Amino acid sequence: MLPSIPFDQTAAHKKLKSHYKTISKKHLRELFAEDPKRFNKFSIRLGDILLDYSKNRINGRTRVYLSQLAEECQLGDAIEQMFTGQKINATEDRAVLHTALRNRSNEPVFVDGQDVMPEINAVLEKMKEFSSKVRSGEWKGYTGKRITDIVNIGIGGSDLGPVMVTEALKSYGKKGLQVHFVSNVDGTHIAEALKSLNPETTLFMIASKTFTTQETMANAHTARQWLLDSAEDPEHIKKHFVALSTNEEQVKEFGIDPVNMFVFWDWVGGRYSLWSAIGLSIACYIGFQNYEQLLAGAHDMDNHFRHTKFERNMPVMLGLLGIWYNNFFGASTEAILPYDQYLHRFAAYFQQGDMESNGKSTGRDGQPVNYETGPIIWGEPGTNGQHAFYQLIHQGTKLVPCDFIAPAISHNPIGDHHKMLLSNFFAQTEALMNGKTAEEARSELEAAGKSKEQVDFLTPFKVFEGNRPTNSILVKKITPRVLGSLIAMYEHKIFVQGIIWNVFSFDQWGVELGKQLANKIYPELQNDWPIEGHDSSTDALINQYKKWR
Ligand SMILES: O=P(O)(O)OC[C@H]1O[C@@H](O)[C@@H](O)[C@@H](O)[C@@H]1O
Repeated sequence: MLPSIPFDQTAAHKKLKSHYKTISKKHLRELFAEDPKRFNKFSIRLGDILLDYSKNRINGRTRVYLSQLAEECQLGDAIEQMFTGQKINATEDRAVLHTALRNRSNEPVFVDGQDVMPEINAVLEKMKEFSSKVRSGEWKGYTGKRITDIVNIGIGGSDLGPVMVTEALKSYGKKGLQVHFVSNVDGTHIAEALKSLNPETTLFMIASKTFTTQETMANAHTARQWLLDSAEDPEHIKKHFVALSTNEEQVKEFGIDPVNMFVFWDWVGGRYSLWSAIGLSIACYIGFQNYEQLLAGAHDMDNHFRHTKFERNMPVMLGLLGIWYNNFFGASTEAILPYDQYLHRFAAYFQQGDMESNGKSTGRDGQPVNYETGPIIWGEPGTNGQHAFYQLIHQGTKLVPCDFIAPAISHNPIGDHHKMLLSNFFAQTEALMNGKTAEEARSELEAAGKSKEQVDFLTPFKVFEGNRPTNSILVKKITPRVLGSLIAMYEHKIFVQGIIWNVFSFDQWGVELGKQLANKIYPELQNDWPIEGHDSSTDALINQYKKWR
């Protein structure tokens, strides 16, 4: 059981609060001028990943207090509890073991006295065999043709991970094999996906931990009907449907042969499940060896997280910096800005990862927390974001701490594109830090030949305060291994913050309410009679819908 320590009552919190008064008056320019070794002090290298967090509004003392905060909140013990299979997801009475799924050391990990590694390895073996059959063409559709298209049907954690990773690793994708993702219950999603597909060569992966999620089941039934419209004989379903789930009973009931079921376990959280059977579409698309590299990269980060002291620990430092801005500077959002088009779903992925994990307001003691918890996560790839929302980051009234991510080597080295991309990556964090003073703005305008009146008028608009904090995450190349490490780094950052904010990061009760309410209204939409009984707004909206449809 995790301890419950209200973070705002710790001694470190008190120290940080008064330390904030000094630091918040300092400009990053001053901090850099004061300490020429700043980069060395505030950067961490792990294999092909370099985290530079020197452009943050901190000094050595800040880091000491932040580390004390982590100590006081017993982060070290909590990390051990997670890795060793304790039931830290207390509200669901479950262990949290996505780390075991990628435990390449194969050392035993026990849940309720039983080592989970043999069953993890058995499923991985099954995924290896299956993915190689699909990729080689040995797995055939009902007319004897090889599979050309995989459609993963799932939502939330059973969708976002595979989408993000297959996009991120597109250059490793197999030619002649496409992956598609259908998540929304909006019929448009599946209709558009099926438009270009041939039932003879399409394989559906029904990805659902519970196998009861309304959206996924609706899409799965539509897909089954679509197949049967051509294949006719339900016997053919087994060549075109596999299930990725924890719920064998429901899988059978749907009509999928248990032989075609890839299992996982209740100790795998939905948003942490791409390392489990939910990753089957990834394994088929990039090949099992590359999928194993993804797991290995995550395992590298797991080891780093578990065994490195806080001040040299990437996820710990990222988590603590997030807390510094969230709880002391009052920043309510964080942007993730990858300078890599392949990572275009990375921020969306961690929107779920972070917000579903730490978007909580009840402490682990059951009491409401009286401080801010999880931030709003958002972001888009650079340089596109620069021409969209960076204006606010540079000159708006809100503080938006940003993570900039970029690879040194591009998978598509065309002309000078990558140098241009990276010059933007470097320039942005520099500009956000330094800003532009009124004097600098004035002399620029004068140099451009503006009149004195124009210079006086324009100068205030051309001033950038700077002092905007950023992390730079420079990696050698986005390989499966590096990507695995990056994902695990953010997962653990979320863990660190959840521990310190004293919330349970691995349940998601907030998602349940919407499901319950939709299930109540759904039967009311089955006829054209006007309804009453909700509030006047909901009644009127439903009745207008019934008139128009
Ligand atoms: O994988 P299944 O069970 O279909 O759940 C899919 C998703 O459902 C949502 O309500 C959330 O709780 C997510 O965490 C989860 O990933």
